[in-house]
Amino acid sequence: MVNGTTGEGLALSIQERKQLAEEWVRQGKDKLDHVIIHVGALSLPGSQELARHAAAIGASGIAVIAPFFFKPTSKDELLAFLREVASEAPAIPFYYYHIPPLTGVKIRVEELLDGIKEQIPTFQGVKFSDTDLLDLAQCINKNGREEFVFLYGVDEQLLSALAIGANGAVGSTYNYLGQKTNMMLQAFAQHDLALARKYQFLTGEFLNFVIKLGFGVAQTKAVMTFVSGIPMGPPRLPLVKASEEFIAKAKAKLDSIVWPTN
Ligand SMILES: CC(=O)N[C@@H]([C@@H](O)[C@H](O)[C@H](O)CO)[C@@H](O)CC(=O)C(=O)O
Repeated sequence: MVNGTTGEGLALSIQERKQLAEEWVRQGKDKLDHVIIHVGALSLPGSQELARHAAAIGASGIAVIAPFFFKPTSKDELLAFLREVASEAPAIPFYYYHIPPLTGVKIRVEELLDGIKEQIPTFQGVKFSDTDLLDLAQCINKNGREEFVFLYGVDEQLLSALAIGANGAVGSTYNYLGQKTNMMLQAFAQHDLALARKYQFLTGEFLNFVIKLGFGVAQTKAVMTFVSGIPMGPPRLPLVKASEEFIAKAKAKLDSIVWPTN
């Protein structure tokens, strides 16, 4: 998922977003199963332009957040916006990116799903970045024929979402705890709930620690940098880069975690 929250998509110019999308599609060829481009923007024409571009460069799907300055106030208003974006990329799957902590748009997804396929024939699922597991459960319950996928985005609660029936995950910590999360997914698939919980609790322990220090996209980038060795660069204003103190404490905490050996 390119140009989402961790990638600071909303802080980039349209041209920068296009450049990044092109590069990911190029680099991901024959390596990645999916390259989904987030094309949400505050203006409908901006979002439509990015949707057309994503389709033209061969992205495997597009995702869109709710616009968050002039906000939709009802399911119908939100759906109308999403429909106008999706129709610009009619041959590739469309995902709604639900992230109310950042957009402030709290329209429940289970409501949005009613009749969505008629309005957006390419609708494929939801990237669900909210802690409201009742809403997620209702979505999954409604999706009896398993037409749609629900990709969960609150990493510290992924195991709970899996238990409810989420199909996968998109989140920031997978950039540096991806292997550990895969171990959790494997344990869950093998019905080893005790082991799956251990992984979830340890991810939670790290996040609980850094959240108390102040944790957002800037800090995520700093963690990604010290774990991978790949310099992620500073965030763009108004975000400011993580302090050296944060980096030292986060690194010490991550290094201190003893992961299960199975
Ligand atoms: C609000 C926020 O940033 N949420 C993150 C989570 O991965 C979050 O960082 C994590 O659960 C820690 O709270 C993701 O949902 C964002 C994400 O997947 C993205 O980069 O698009």
